Amino acid sequence: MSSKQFPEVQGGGSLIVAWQVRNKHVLVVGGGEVAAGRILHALNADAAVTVVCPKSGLNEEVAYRVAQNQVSYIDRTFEPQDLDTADMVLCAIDDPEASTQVWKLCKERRIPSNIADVPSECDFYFGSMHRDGPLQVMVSTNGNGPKLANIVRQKIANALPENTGAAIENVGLLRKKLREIAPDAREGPKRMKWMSNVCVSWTLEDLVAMTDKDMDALLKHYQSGNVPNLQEIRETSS
Ligand SMILES: C[C@@]1(CC(=O)O)c2cc3[nH]c(cc4nc(cc5[nH]c(cc(n2)[C@H]1CCC(=O)O)[C@@](C)(CC(=O)O)[C@@H]5CCC(=O)O)C(CC(=O)O)=C4CCC(=O)O)c(CCC(=O)O)c3CC(=O)O
Ligand SMILES: NC(=O)C1=CN([C@@H]2O[C@H](COP(=O)(O)OP(=O)(O)OC[C@H]3O[C@@H](n4cnc5c(N)ncnc54)[C@H](O)[C@@H]3O)[C@@H](O)[C@H]2O)C=CC1
Repeated sequence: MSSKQFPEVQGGGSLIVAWQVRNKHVLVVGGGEVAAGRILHALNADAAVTVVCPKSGLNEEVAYRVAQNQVSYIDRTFEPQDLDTADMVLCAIDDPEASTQVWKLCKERRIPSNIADVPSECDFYFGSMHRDGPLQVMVSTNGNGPKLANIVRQKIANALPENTGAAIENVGLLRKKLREIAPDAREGPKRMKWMSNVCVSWTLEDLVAMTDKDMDALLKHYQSGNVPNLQEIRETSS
C-alpha cells in the first residue's frame, strides 16, 4: 500500500486544543505580572479561579481582580492542601524551589499544570493569543522563542479583516437556528454542506450585516439547498 497520500508525521510539536475550563477550578499560585496574565486567560475561559499569594506580593491587576471578587483569594504562600479542589494549576512565582514542589505535587495527583519559566515542568505551554469575540488564534513556538510568538501573533492579527469576530458570531447564530429547523441527526451531511456553502459564498461584510430577519429568510432556502446572497434575500423578502 502506498503511503504517499497520507500527511507525513512531523514530531516535536504540541497538541494544540481549545481546552474547556468553564466552571472548573483553576488554581493560580503567585500574584505578580505573569500570574495576572494567567488569571485573565483563565477568566476569559469562564474558569472558577483561586489565587494563592501573600497580599504583599499582589500586583495592581491581581489586587483588582481580588477586590472585584472575580477570583477567590487565599492570603498566604502555597500549601499542598490548595490542590485538593484544583482541576488545573498555573504557577508563576519567583521561588524555583517552591515551584518545583508545586510541580511534583501536581504530578502525584495528576493535575495538569504549567510552571512559568520551567518548560520541563509544564504539561502545557501558554501561547501568544489574539482574541476577537468568539475567535481565538494562539501562536506557539514550542518553547523556542516566546517573544517571536508575540511578534508572529501581531502579524497574523493585523492581516485579519477587522470584523472577523462579528462575522463568526453571526455564523454561530445562524448555525443555531439551522439546527432548530433541521434537528434530525440524519440531516447532518446536508446541514453541514449548506452551512459550508454559506460561509464560502457570502462575503465577511455580508455575514456581519446579516440581521435576525435576514437569517430567517436565508434559512427558508435550506430545504432546496440553495444559498442566495444577502442582496437576493433582501430583494425577495421585501
Ligand atoms: C515554554 C513557555 C512556558 C510557559 O510559560 O507557558 C515559556 C517559557 C519561558 N519564557 C521566558 C521568557 C519570556 N517570555 C515572554 C513572553 C511570553 N511567554 C509565553 C509563553 C511561554 N514562555 C511558553 C512557550 C511559548 C512559545 O514558545 O511559543 C507567552 C507566549 C504566553 C504567555 O506567557 O502568556 C508570552 C508572550 C505573550 C504575548 O505577549 O503575546 C517574554 C517576552 C516578554 O515578556 O515580553 C520573555 C523574554 C524574551 C524571550 O525570552 O523571548 C523564559 C525565560 C528565558 C530566560 O530566562 O532567558 C522561559 C523559560 C525558558 O525558555 O526556559
Ligand atoms: N511566560 C513566561 O514563561 C514568563 C515567565 N517568567 C517567570 O515567571 C515567574 C513569575 O514572574 P513575575 O510574575 O514577573 O514575578 P513577580 O516577582 O512579579 O511575582 C512573583 C509572585 O510570586 C509570589 N510568590 C512567591 N513565592 C510564593 C509562594 N510560595 N506561594 C505563593 N506565591 C508566591 C510573590 O508574592 C509574587 O506575587 C518568574 O520566575 C519569571 O522569571 C517571566 C516572564 C515570562
